[in-house]
This record gives sequence, structure tokens and C-alpha cells, in this order.
Amino acid sequence: MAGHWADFQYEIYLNGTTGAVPRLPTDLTRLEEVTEQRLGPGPFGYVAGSAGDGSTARANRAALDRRRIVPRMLRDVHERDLSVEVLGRRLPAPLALAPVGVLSIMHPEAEGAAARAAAARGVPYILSSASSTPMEQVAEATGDAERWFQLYWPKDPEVARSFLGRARASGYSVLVVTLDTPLLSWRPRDLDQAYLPFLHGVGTANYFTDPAFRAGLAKPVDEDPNAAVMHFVGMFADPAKTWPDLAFLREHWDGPIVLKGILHPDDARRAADAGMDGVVVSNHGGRQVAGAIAAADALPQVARAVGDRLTVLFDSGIRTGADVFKALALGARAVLLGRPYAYGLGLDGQAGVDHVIRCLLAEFDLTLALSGHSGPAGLGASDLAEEPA
Ligand SMILES: Cc1cc2nc3c(=O)[nH]c(=O)nc-3n(C[C@H](O)[C@H](O)[C@H](O)COP(=O)(O)O)c2cc1C
Ligand SMILES: O=C(O)C(=O)c1ccccc1
Repeated sequence: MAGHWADFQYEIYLNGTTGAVPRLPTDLTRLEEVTEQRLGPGPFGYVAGSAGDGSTARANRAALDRRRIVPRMLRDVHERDLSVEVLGRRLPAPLALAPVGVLSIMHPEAEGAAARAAAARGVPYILSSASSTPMEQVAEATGDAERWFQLYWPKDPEVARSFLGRARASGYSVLVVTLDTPLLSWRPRDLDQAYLPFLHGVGTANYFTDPAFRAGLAKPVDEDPNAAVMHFVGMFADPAKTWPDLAFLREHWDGPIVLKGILHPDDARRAADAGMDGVVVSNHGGRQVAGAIAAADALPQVARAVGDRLTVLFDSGIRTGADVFKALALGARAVLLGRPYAYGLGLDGQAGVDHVIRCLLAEFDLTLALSGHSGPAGLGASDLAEEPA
């Protein structure tokens, strides 16, 4: 790879010699407050919000903050390579953009702009089933870039089969199956505003363009859009699913399958037993079970249980380069980033997402170097100290 991700640092300072400063904060923890000032309360609340009293979202941050990096000196870090092997592909850095649905509430260019920003940096983009843009259109906008498809496993097996076929045909290589959202959780921030994007028709693009979905409607979508939305609400997830059902996905998807939302080591073992290829240790950014274990506290146990059988990915609470370092040291192969890129999109479209990716990876690169590492390989428990909870 030509140059280091850290070069972004001097690019910013050099631009400063002509008077330019970055359009968005370089401390990504500040994006939320800037977004709150600039976006409407409904969309902002939907993205920033979490389940119940917000305790899981706070716990995610606390569990990362409690771990502290123990830097090592004099280890020749002048050449660095952040690339990692994930599910048989070489990624330029241990990062993918998490599936975030309904992005048109943040920016009119929505998923297309986020996917283009990821593609330009070689970062995999995981398209949500509940995207505001059909999967074929996002594929067209990003050519042969690395694209993964996130499945909300629909009740109707014909719709599920159709989604998998469409995703395959339009070049999505990895299937990410989200298991932690068989129902939408209790979300007071959205409830208090009575705001749910799908009821405004957002996030239904893959469904409304799907022949199997449309076959289940009494009238065409444009003739009775409300009925189509209600059909989507009743169909998009299935709380009756159990572990043996995974055989259906294994049968209809010939690429890697990753289960997203795993927190218990026994569930991770079941994933391996079911022939899955990876897991994402995640509590959905604290948006599903209020009171759930912090994702970073679940990670070491899952990595110990299946690290030699499955690719272990991580999300929920990643905001800084140090957080990426910590997740890798706790056993993740790579991390997914959620809200920060959605804020970047809301604030500055594709350029905002690019800014977020570059800030995160520049800071990660510098954190590695300053802690005595030339790359992600070799990060482990001995690189961290834990403060008492
Ligand atoms: C607005 C929003 C929409 C989301 N939509 C989806 C989705 O469609 N599918 C999914 O698997 N996860 C979804 N997630 C969860 C993310 O993939 C990810 O797990 C979470 O955002 C990670 O936590 P972070 O935001 O703290 O980085 C969504 C998250 C947010 C904030
Ligand atoms: O809001 C979410 O967290 C989420 O996962 C979702 C679920 C359905 C549609 C869009 C997003």
C-alpha cells in the first residue's frame, strides 16, 4: 500500500497552510453533537438513539474506555501495514461499514454515497436489507468494490430466497445475517416523538422492488402504499426462527455467512456447528436489549470459544482509533463502524463518510505505531490493562 493511513494527519496540516481546516471534527466522538445541531430531531433521534434507558449504549463505551493500551517502545514501527485477511479476502484495514438502514433520513444520496466512500478506500460496505436504495442500484454505483449484504431474514421464504439471489447476482460476496432484531426493541426516543422511518416509506426499497414480496400484496405498491408498508412491517423479521433454520441459508448461499448479534460463547459455538463462517460480536450499538452485556465485555469469551473456527468481527461503540486497537487486542479480526459514518453522511454526504473513514484509520495507524506495533497481527491481551469497573 502506498503511504500510511496516518498521512492524512499531514495532509490536514498542509491544507492549513492555505487557511483550510477540516469541515467536520477530527475527534469522531464529537460528530453526534454536531449532527444534533444540524439535523431534524426525528432522524437524529432515530440514529443516535438506543434501547430503553440507553444503558447498553453507555456500557459499550465504558467497556472500551475501561481498557487501556500499554504502549511498547523501540520496536521499529517506521513501515506499517494495516491490512488483514477476512473471510478469504485481503482488506486494506480491519474495518467495514456496518449495515445501517434507512440512510435517506440522513442524506438524499443515502446508501449510494456511503458505499461509494467505502469503495474509494477499499473498505467493505455492508448494505442493509432495510436500505433506502435497492441493492442493484448500490451495486451499480460501486462497480467491483467489496460489497456484503445484510439479511433481515424475512418471514416469507420466497422473499428470503429472492433477496439471496438478487444479492448474489449483483455482486455481494458475504452474507451477514442479523439475529438480534427479530422484533424492534422499546426505543423511548423514537416513541416519544412517534417517529419510525418505515412508516414514512423509508427503508423498504429492497422489498418494494422484489417480485416475491410484491406477489404477496393484494394491490400494487403505488395503488396502496400503506398496505405495502404494513406488509413489510409484518414480514421483515421472524421471531419464530431457531438454529436448525440456518440450514436454509447455508443451502441458498454459497459464499461466506456471518451471524451478526452474537454475545454468548455457546451461541458462537452453535454458529460454528451450523457451518457458518463468522460472527459479529455486537449488541446492535445498544439498540436492542437495554441492560445487555457490553459488546467489548462479550468479545474475549467469544473469541476464546471460536476464534480458531470462525472469523470473529466486532461492533458497538467504536468511535476512535484506540477503540479499533482495543477490539483487535480483545480478539476481533476486524470491526464494523455504525453511527459515526451515518453522522458523516448526514453532515457532508460522501465526503463526510470519507472523512470519517480516514480519521478513524489515521488515528488507528498512529495508535499502533505509538504503541509499538507495525500492524494488526500480534495484538493481544498483553497490550491492554483493565481498570476496575
Ligand atoms: C440508524 C441505524 C440503523 C441500523 N440498521 C441496521 C440494519 O439495517 N441492519 C443491521 O444489521 N444493523 C443495523 N444497525 C446496527 C449497526 O449495524 C451496528 O450494529 C451498530 O450501529 C454498531 O454500533 P455503533 O453505532 O456504536 O458503531 C443500525 C444502526 C443504526 C444506528
Ligand atoms: O434501527 C435499527 O437498529 C435497525 O436495525 C433497523 C431495523 C429495521 C429497519 C431499519 C433499521
